[in-house]
Amino acid sequence: MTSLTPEAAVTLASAPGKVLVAGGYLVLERAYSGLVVGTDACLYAAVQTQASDVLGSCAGSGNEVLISVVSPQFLSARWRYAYSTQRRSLSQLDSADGGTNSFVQVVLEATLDLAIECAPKKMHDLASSRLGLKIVLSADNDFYSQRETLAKLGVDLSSQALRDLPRMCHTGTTLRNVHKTGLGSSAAMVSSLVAAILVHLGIVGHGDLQLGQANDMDAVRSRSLIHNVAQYAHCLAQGKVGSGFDVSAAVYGSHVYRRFSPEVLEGAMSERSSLDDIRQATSPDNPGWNSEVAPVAIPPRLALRLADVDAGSNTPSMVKRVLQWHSANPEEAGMLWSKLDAANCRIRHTWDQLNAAFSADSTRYNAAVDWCSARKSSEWRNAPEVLHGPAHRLLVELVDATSSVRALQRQLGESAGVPIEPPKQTRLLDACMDVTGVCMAAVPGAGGYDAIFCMTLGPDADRAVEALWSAWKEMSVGPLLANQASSGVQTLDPVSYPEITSHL
Ligand SMILES: Nc1ncnc2c1ncn2[C@@H]1O[C@H](COP(=O)(O)OP(=O)(O)O)[C@@H](O)[C@H]1O
Ligand SMILES: C[C@@](O)(CCOP(=O)(O)OP(=O)(O)O)CC(=O)O
Repeated sequence: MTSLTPEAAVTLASAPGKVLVAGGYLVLERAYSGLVVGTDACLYAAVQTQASDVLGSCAGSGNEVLISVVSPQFLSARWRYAYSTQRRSLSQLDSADGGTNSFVQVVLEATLDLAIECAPKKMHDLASSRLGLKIVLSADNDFYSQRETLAKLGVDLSSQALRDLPRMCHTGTTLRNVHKTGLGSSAAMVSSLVAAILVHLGIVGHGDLQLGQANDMDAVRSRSLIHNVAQYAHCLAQGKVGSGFDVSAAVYGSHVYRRFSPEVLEGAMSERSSLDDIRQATSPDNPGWNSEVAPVAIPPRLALRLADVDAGSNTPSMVKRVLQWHSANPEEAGMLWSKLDAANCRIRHTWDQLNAAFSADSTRYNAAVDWCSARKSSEWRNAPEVLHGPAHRLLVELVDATSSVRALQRQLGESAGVPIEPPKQTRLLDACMDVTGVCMAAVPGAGGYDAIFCMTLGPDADRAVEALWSAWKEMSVGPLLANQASSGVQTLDPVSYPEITSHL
């Protein structure tokens, strides 16, 4: 047996959460795009090669690779698998609660099938040396509501209280019962796990996922392989091909997303699909992957602020009802889709133009932001003439565009009988827009009672928005700590993450 030192190399990868700022429902169709912002709240996957007898009682036969996965923030979250290098198949050995984790399982199947094709020697060497993989999954606290944790500590929900919590703290519950905040835990988990395994097994170069490698040809190919495998695994675990914007955000970070044609995965997702079908479908050379990722950046001095609302909505059933209404009323829906798309594009173009205005004249840009940040958006039109210029005009335009998107989302909700921006959320969002220095407030993604986002013009506005949320009586509105972040999946130095590696 090959002996391993405790320092045996650890591969750590992270993938961000997402906020679909504009484009909910429309992004399901390739004709329309969605504006998706990645967060600095991430899901992490750490992988280490360990001796099979350390991974569990069953020492593994000479043609099996054992894999033990834990998610230490949850009760009973441990699953063990064996990958047979002979049969090229994965089976679950046991789990802490007798259940399964379909997202983890399909990622292991997809990545190890790829490994046995691309790195057969590595896989056979692991099996014959009785070595396996230990995997730890972990999430930043923002992915899960911390209400109950803070209540148990007798502390009010505030951003300071959230900052005082340990990083990646225990949720005190099971994966099934945890309250999610809507950042897209499964997409980020799947993407970080695909990346960590492919890097660990040498199929993707470690350096390809480090910051600053985005334009290197190998790095582009590696990211596209991770994207394709993650989309495939996520769709298989969900049992459907969705728009894929959440996986795309987890892999590429913030961007304007246009979906892939679902046919690219058809051959790989049927019961009869062979390993070869899956390998071809997920290959970076498969021209069927026609999703588009166009760069977008939140303009300087604008910050995304997120809150989760303790009410909750069932996104899949909302999507189903909206799509039913769409097919029953094609003409009306088509018109509404065009109007919504135009309003969504206005937001994206205003961001682009604000970035350009900053590059062209940062002094005037800063003067406009300074002035607006000290006033409510309803007063921005009355700015003194010296401030008139592109940045000031664009900030006013952003407020108008947001208002148009919201009006159309309400219209869609009323027409389809789905609470996309229900009256309770309208009252909250109107109050947010009435806070000094707030330039956007809306429901992200599919909408409903789950969450809201705001865009603010500085720390005073951040504090004022949070004060509004904590005083809000109609619903419980809790801040999240996440900021916007542009990077997608990346490899990290495990030394900086002892709260993850201590579970290896
Ligand atoms: N930290 C984690 N550890 C292990 N599995 C996770 C983790 N986060 C998400 N998952 C997987 O993703 C599933 C949740 O997916 P889903 O209900 O679609 O939520 P979301 O909308 O956040 O993606 C979990 O049941 C589990 O299989
Ligand atoms: C309706 C949608 O276009 C967007 C839903 O976005 P959310 O961000 O609301 O998604 P969940 O994380 O599943 O709650 C459906 C889709 O594009 O998949």
